[in-house]
Amino acid sequence: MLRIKNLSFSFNGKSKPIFYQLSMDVKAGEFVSIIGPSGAGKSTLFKLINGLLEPDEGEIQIKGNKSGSRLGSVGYMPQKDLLLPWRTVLENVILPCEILKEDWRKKMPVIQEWLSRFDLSQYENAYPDELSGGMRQRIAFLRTLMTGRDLLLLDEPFGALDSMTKRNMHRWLLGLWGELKKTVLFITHDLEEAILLSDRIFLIKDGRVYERKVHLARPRSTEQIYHSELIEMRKELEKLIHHDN
Ligand SMILES: Nc1ncnc2c1ncn2[C@@H]1O[C@H](COP(=O)(O)OP(=O)(O)OP(=O)(O)O)[C@@H](O)[C@H]1O
Repeated sequence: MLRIKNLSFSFNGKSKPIFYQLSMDVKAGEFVSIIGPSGAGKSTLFKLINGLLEPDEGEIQIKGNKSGSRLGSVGYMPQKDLLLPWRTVLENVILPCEILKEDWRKKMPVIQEWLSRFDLSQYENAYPDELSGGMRQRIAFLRTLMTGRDLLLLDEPFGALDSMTKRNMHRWLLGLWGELKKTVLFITHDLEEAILLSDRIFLIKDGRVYERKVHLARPRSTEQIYHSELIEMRKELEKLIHHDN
């Protein structure tokens, strides 16, 4: 789904490189979390993948496509939900269809079904300001899904939520994950969340990438946060992040 080969990038092409010859592969259907210290370059990596930034050197391929613009080829959910406050929930959700000039009315049965799976049916005509943080994140996520793209880049989607709402979102996302059949790259600072949701974890630190596979069984449940494998892995990742390697 995604291949990054020898990627080098610095802002303005002259400051200290954020990435130097970084390589990574993501398979179709994988859930991969990106972790790392603040300022390590996680959001910058997303902007390189989605085509908002271009690498100084190296290659980024989405579905084997080496050439041409990557803009619009992935579903991107930035750190802030960026819902349009003057549009209702439904009007926000159909925004990608409008941009892609698709007839969203024809898709309405599918959209209704997704609204229901995202527990948003009752709020179709509400405005974002009337909703809770968890609901707003689900709308932003559904809007990203409505792009119809196979690769979704989610930049800290649950970062601003309190721990209880976050746990509910994990439960909901784990339940939905089997049906989505999408490839997800997920930035987070929460190591427990990264391990619970992911197949693999990439730690970005000092321009390098360290990869760890998560061996928790699927389907997953939020109860697995108490499993010894998760606790051990969390300790290992904490060491990797905080100590010189
Ligand atoms: N537009 C820009 N121009 C110059 N430098 C930038 C720009 N955007 C980000 N940076 C710098 O690039 C580095 C990486 O930033 P980035 O936002 O990718 O980090 P991050 O790992 O996502 O951080 P956080 O976890 O705090 O969100 C930082 O040092 C940041 O100051």
